[in-house]
Amino acid sequence: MGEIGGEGRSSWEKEEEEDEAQAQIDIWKYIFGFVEPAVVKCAIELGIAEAIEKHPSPMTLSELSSTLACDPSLLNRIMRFLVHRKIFKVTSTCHGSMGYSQTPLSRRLMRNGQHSMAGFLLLESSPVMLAPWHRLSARVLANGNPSFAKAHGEDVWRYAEKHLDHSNLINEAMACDAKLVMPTIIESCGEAFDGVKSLVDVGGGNGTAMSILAKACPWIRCINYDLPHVIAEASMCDSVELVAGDMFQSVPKADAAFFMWVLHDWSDEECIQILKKCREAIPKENGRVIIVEAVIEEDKYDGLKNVGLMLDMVMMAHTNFGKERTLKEWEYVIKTAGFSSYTVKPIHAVQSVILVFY
Ligand SMILES: C[S@@+](CC[C@H](N)C(=O)[O-])C[C@H]1O[C@@H](n2cnc3c(N)ncnc32)[C@H](O)[C@@H]1O
Repeated sequence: MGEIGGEGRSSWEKEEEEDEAQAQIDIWKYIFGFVEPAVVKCAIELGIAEAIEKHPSPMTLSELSSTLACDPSLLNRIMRFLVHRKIFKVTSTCHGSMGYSQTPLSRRLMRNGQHSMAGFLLLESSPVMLAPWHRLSARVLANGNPSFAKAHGEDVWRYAEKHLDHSNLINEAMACDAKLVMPTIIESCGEAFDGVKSLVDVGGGNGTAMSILAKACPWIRCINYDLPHVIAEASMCDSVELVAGDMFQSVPKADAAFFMWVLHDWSDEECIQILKKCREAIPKENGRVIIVEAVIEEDKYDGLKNVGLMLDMVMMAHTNFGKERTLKEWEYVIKTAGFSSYTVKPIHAVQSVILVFY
């Protein structure tokens, strides 16, 4: 029994009361948690951030509603919500009236901005990607009946092969992240590319990561390797070779193999199979594999690391047996695939860089 408080209540009772009061607030976050991404999706589709970016001064409601051809009273409510969430801000215009202006967060909602994450949000909020979430509990109960396949009849990669619009949505989403992460890797983990004359990006999507690397390190021969339907849609870039194939069958030969957001899509056994194919593709002398993935650190879930835990749930919903891994789990797949050693470097991103040596 805790100490009796001033008003005759024990400290334990006070704590209980505070927890109750907090729970009364917190539960609404879960009931209406979907509202934030839904309204942000609406803002992306309307092109609100682009309109405000183009405008020479803070944009009034009437300027914004006439530019977007929107109902001003509905738009006003949308903007009130987004301003309250600090996604846009309200500042005074040169005429003394109030207008909307951009923030670093709203610039991420522009489809083509330097830090755009619009494509990622549009993918995750698409009906195709939302459907498996309704089957998550069934998946956990059935232990292994994948939610995506339950919702769509086949796994996400086979589905993408048959639905090119969805495949492009995936590629554009991944390209958003690649544009942000590649410069960070090149800047803060340059040693990964030391002595590398050729590098193959396995599951490289539309080739965004390799075009950034090729520009920064023109002496590296960059190969973008993915399934045929992805390579057929990949952007042509003189400095990047495009190769179509299946990483479970073979990996093109290069000094280094690069994986970003690929191995987390697969089970340990599948990762080991893929990594063994890589080991056949790289030289014994100085050959390496660069893995750019989240490393789940038990007890450290703040900031960007918290995203790793969310991604682990996303893997459960969207892949067959993919998952985010702890260091111990990474060590298991790396060592079982036959590699001798590895280092892990955290970078300012959700991912860390795991450098694996032959
Ligand atoms: C999550 S995306 C990552 C894309 C890219 N690495 C990035 O980070 O931007 C996974 C990629 O793996 C590719 N993939 C899936 N199965 C594959 C296979 N059997 N062989 C080669 N690539 C595959 C998908 O087409 C997709 O482009």
